Amino acid sequence: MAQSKEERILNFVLQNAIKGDPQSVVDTIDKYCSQKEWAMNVGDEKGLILDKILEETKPSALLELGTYCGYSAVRIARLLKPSACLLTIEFNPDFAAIAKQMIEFAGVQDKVKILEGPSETIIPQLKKKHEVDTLDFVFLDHWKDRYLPDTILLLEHGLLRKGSVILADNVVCPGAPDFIKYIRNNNSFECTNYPSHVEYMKVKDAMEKAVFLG
Ligand SMILES: O=C(NCCCCCn1ccnc1)c1cc(-c2ccc(F)cc2)cc(O)c1O
Ligand SMILES: [Mg+2]
Repeated sequence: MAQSKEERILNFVLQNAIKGDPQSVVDTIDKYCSQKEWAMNVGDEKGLILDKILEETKPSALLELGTYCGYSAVRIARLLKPSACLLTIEFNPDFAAIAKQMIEFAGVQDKVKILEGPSETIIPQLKKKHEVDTLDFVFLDHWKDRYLPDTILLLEHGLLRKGSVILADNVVCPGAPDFIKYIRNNNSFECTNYPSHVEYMKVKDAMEKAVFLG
């Protein structure tokens, strides 16, 4: 069978990054995807915005929607305290298998748990099945038309608390207009926009931070 792009990215990391060094895994994926094959990782430019918001928030309980190859899971986990835990939801089983290997190679598997399946099924299970109380940080990076319904699901299931941070990738390109309209008009959220570019491109993009006020 011909290799997928995601398998080529993983193999490039396995052959060129340093095992157990998450920064080298992040840098190696960025090198491959900027020089050889574009891929939808959050990337180095938006990644620095993500890093800064994580360092300000210091979260212990995190949720990511959209694992893909595990780039942002490794990027996030490399900054977490030892007791912190990132749950990351991936719909595509092939991507989930790649991400599992990427996360293990980076050595952050003790802080990351991949949950395979549709977010609308998994989010309602987080409290009872995955022992979540409330989430300190949520990274939205999955289907852009799921940002709004899944944010509403998080609220409905009592998964957000005063100060919970939601960070959404791609609010300009591909865009998440219904999410942006909702979150900026909801007085229970304090929103901040972070202009940037699509990963590895000159095309304009942005991230949106929404802090839940309770
Ligand atoms: O579609 C994206 N992500 C979702 C992938 C599927 C998620 C599956 N899933 C996981 C859990 N539940 C569902 C995405 C796209 C682009 C992009 C930008 C420009 C362009 F010309 C083409 C594409 C850039 C990103 O940064 C992205 O994140
Ligand atoms: Mg994205």
